[in-house]
Amino acid sequence: MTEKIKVVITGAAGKMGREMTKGLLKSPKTEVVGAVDLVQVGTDIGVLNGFPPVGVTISKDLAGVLDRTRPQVLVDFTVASAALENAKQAVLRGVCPVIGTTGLAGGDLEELHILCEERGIGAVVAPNFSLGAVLMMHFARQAARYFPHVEIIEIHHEQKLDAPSGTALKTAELMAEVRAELESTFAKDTRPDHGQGKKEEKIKGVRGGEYQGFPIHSLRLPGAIAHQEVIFGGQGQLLTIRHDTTSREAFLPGLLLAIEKVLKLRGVVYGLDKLLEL
Ligand SMILES: NC(=O)C1=CN([C@@H]2O[C@H](COP(=O)(O)OP(=O)(O)OC[C@H]3O[C@@H](n4cnc5c(N)ncnc54)[C@H](OP(=O)(O)O)[C@@H]3O)[C@@H](O)[C@H]2O)C=CC1
Ligand SMILES: O=C(O)C1=N[C@H](C(=O)O)C[C@H](O)C1
Repeated sequence: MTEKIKVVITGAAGKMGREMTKGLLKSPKTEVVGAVDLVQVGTDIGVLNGFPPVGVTISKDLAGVLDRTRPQVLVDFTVASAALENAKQAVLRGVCPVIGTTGLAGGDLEELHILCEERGIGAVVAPNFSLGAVLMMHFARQAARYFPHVEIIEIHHEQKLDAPSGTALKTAELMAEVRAELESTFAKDTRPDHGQGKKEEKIKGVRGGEYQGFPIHSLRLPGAIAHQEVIFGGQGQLLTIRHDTTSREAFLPGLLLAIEKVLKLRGVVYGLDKLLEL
């Protein structure tokens, strides 16, 4: 029998941390050896997730937990301001980070990549671990080759701290990859006019924010979990590619895949799409 992969999870008491801990505790492939958060300190992660006690309690001290438990992987679902520092603590100890936290700066990924290469280990940074969302982004990238006019609408629960979502940013980045091709395929006057010329934005921001040339609209509503539409417009037609996360369980298979694959990587891989054969 193959050995279980030893995992420490940061943000273990949060919405994602709890759901993913539950999945990691049940999985035959992983052993949760440590859990870190700023809240629920001292609580057993089994009890926190409706299981009998598992003997792992939440600690505030990531460095101490890493030194004591010597995991192979650090899973991070915290906040953008903490994720890079957490990952650095891991890499310096030869532990591979798998980061689900969104809102990291581009420079953060660069810094982490260099550090990982220096240490000869891998890291995965994935703004969305659900297969459906990865496919939605992949299909949007394909459609962007044919439709120059496109806008992104993302809808999340009202507690989400960052806007736009990491998924929306990644979608825009993927579509921007094919943009160079669009330049030559479509005449300039068929491209969207985001409030230039005679068009006037009567309410500031009403046309959304723009990233890499693509408008993004962020909605935050109770009742939502994570949803995104990528809407393409062409002559006489609209194409909508939509993904709905109805439960955070959707993120577990992708997270497990990243935990397995990260052990064989060198440097940072950004996006679950890079670990799948799409
Ligand atoms: N990649 C993916 O597939 C997904 C990514 N996400 C991302 O995951 C992140 C977390 O989301 P969610 O679970 O909803 O957020 P929550 O606010 O529910 O959970 C985050 C937890 O991390 C804790 N925390 C903050 N700073 C630290 C730190 N330095 N060390 C340890 N714990 C810390 C928070 O404590 P406190 O409340 O005291 O700040 C909180 O308990 C977000 O960036 C979100 O966008 C979410 C879903 C899927
Ligand atoms: O905060 C969330 O909930 C989510 N965050 C990720 C993002 O920012 O894209 C992934 C998913 O959309 C849920």
